[in-house]
Amino acid sequence: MAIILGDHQYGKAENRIVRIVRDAPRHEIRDVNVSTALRGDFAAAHLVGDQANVLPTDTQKQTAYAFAKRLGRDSIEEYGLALARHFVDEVSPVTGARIEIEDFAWTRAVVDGVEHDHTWVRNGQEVRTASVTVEGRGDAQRAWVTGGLKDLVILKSTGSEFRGFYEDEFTILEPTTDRVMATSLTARWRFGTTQVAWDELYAGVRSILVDRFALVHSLALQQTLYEMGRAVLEAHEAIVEIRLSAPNKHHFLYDLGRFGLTNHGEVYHADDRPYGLIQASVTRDDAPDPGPAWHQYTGLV
Ligand SMILES: O=c1[nH]c(=O)c2[nH]c(=O)[nH]c2[nH]1
Repeated sequence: MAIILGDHQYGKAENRIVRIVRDAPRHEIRDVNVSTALRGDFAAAHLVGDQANVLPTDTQKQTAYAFAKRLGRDSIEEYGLALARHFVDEVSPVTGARIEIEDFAWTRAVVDGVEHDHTWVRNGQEVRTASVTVEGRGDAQRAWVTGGLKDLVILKSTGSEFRGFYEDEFTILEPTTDRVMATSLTARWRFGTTQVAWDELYAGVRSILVDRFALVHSLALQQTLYEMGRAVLEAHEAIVEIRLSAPNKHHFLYDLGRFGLTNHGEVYHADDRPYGLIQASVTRDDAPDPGPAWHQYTGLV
């Protein structure tokens, strides 16, 4: 029997970078969380403690900050592509680089009815995410990009049913034709190309997800997820696959009968756990092989 080193990668996780664009009195802000991971010829570091090929994680962090100048004009996907390509093109032991990014949105503060030039309020809303993986050099270089969002908390107070389900001796759930449906959605989509209007597309996908959640009369969260995925793929050629993960944030009708009160779907207990966790991926049947697109580093995106 031999013991061998398996897959390995290393980098600097969660660089919290804030980029202010201050070329004019009206500033802009980008607030991101960037993780870098390098893959390549690093076995000696693990096997014999030889650091000759190891670009320090501190250097990866410094590079992420230096490249952050680009965030003045670039989307997070473009920034990630530039950073990943730098590591693969310029650092000889590196054969692949993975960049994972979270993008926190800020809204301009309104003071005396006017948007303020350099004060913002952090959106409590969802976080935009992206990942970039680059492998190989020159003509053989390939790139895989995913976009996404997480923590999109969304609720509808009607237009959702759950009935006709499989029952056995442990089933006590009552069927319902009118319930609250709520989730905190995570969605990640894989691009088939890097020629994309990244920011526009993000806004378009987000609005389709919200639109489908609101407008599809839901027979189950499973159906809603599929309809979301289908609509995104139908609307955006550049996306070849979308993965959706949705905790079912249960809202249980509270028993007010004990107090002689009626409860016509008016008062609920919002339970936080356990929760149903519904996950689905929707793809084009001719989607290219995902390669390392989903091989995560931090699990952040
Ligand atoms: O939309 C739902 N899907 C389920 O699979 C499920 N299971 C359950 O108990 N409630 C729900 N709701």
